[in-house]
Amino acid sequence: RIHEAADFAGMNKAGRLAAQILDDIAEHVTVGQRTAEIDRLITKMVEGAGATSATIGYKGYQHASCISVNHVVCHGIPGDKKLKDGDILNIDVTVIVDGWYGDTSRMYVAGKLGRKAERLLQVTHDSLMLGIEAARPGNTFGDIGAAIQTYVEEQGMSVVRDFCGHGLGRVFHAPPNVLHYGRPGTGPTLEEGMFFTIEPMVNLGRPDTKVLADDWTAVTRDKSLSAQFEHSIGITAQGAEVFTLSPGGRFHPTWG
Ligand SMILES: CCc1ccsc1-c1ccc(O)c(O)c1
Ligand SMILES: [Mn+2]
Ligand SMILES: [Mn+2]
Repeated sequence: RIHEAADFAGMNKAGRLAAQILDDIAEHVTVGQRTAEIDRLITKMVEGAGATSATIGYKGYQHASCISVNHVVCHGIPGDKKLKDGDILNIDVTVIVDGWYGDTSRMYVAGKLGRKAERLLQVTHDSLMLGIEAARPGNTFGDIGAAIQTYVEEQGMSVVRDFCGHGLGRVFHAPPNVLHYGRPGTGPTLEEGMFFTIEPMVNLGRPDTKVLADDWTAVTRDKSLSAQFEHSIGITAQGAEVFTLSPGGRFHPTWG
């Protein structure tokens, strides 16, 4: 789907709200906090803004956020387990504002961030930004995947292959699948007016994942730590516009 100039305003509004919620939730990510409580606060923020959660009711999912702790790769379900010192967690929020979808996630730490975990967060965030730099008209989706994969593997880490980014706009998920690995020059060509997410998941160990019996929670098979960052972007003549940058100017208030 190719969007018009006016559609960028709608995506900016939805993206900014999702990013603001991720800014505002940071102070509640503390040792001893339950992820169900974090999700309850996010639900209140979405409603308080007069927006709608895209994930409540989506494919039977019943929460306003996915919260994925330590070796959970993605789709972690908010629950009553309390956060421990050193836990790293991805909080993923998708909101709908005037019909437009804003989908973003970032990493937080409860208590003190370990050195290996800090390197994982840094590499994962940098890989997203390298993917966004490759997102310009005339490049291909393979250029985005190659930029991410090459950098991550040079750092001795691995890119999850089992989940990908996606087109979005007035719908949550649309083609194309946005792979976080690939070969330069392959795949569809990027065009002005394309809206999609880039949401790389990076593991300290092997790329392999499995889904738990709850049919949602994806974990690393080798139990190594995993991190993810996600932005919703739009392709412009100059390159890419990021709809979900933190309004507070800091992508990761707790860490970077
Ligand atoms: C919980 C929402 C959901 C359900 C099935 S896939 C999915 C999901 C979660 C986070 C995302 O960024 C996304 O694009 C989809
Ligand atoms: Mn998301
Ligand atoms: Mn997404």
